[in-house]
Amino acid sequence: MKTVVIYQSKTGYTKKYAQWIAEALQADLFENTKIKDDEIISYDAVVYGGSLFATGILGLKRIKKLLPSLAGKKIAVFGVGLSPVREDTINSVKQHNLTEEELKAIHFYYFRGGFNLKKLSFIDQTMMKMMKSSIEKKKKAGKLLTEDENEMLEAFNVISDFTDRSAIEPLLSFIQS
Ligand SMILES: Cc1cc2nc3c(=O)[nH]c(=O)nc-3n(C[C@H](O)[C@H](O)[C@H](O)COP(=O)(O)O)c2cc1C
Repeated sequence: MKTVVIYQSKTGYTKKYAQWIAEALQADLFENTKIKDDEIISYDAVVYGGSLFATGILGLKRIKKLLPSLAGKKIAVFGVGLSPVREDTINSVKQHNLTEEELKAIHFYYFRGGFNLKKLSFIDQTMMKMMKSSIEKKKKAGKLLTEDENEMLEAFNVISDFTDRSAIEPLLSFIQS
């Protein structure tokens, strides 16, 4: 089966998963901007991976637009975020990014990436710093922080890497089935 793996990544975590998947499936690998729509449509199976920014999966819109042209093909989408792998996290990412109708055509997976502030663009670094200071203000005001807010404060100054090659197995099984 002719398979393509396409990814969009800001700091390398999603790229790493995409490389592992492409290697395991002996698939072609492209960064999202480096492949044209008609090339994508020519494959039998399409795997798309994008990192999570404010719960949205980077670049996913493009694959969603191509769904009518990909009818009948195997399509897997994976999102990569800093949040730990938990059923409620996966469900909320899924619901935020894909409709029930789209989920009939797309198999969705979530993999844990990591965080590296220094590798982010200036704009993203600024956004993160603003988010951090607003959480700190809330903390100083004596308000209770959510689990996500506490995790964010802890993650901020540390380069973390939770990537796990074994996490891709269910996606591989789906494409190979
Ligand atoms: C501005 C910003 C927003 C983010 N939003 C989320 C999010 O909503 N959920 C999540 O799990 N991770 C979030 N993250 C963390 C990234 O998804 C995580 O660092 C991911 O591993 C990046 O992958 P990449 O290197 O492939 O871009 C966010 C990071 C930044 C900088």
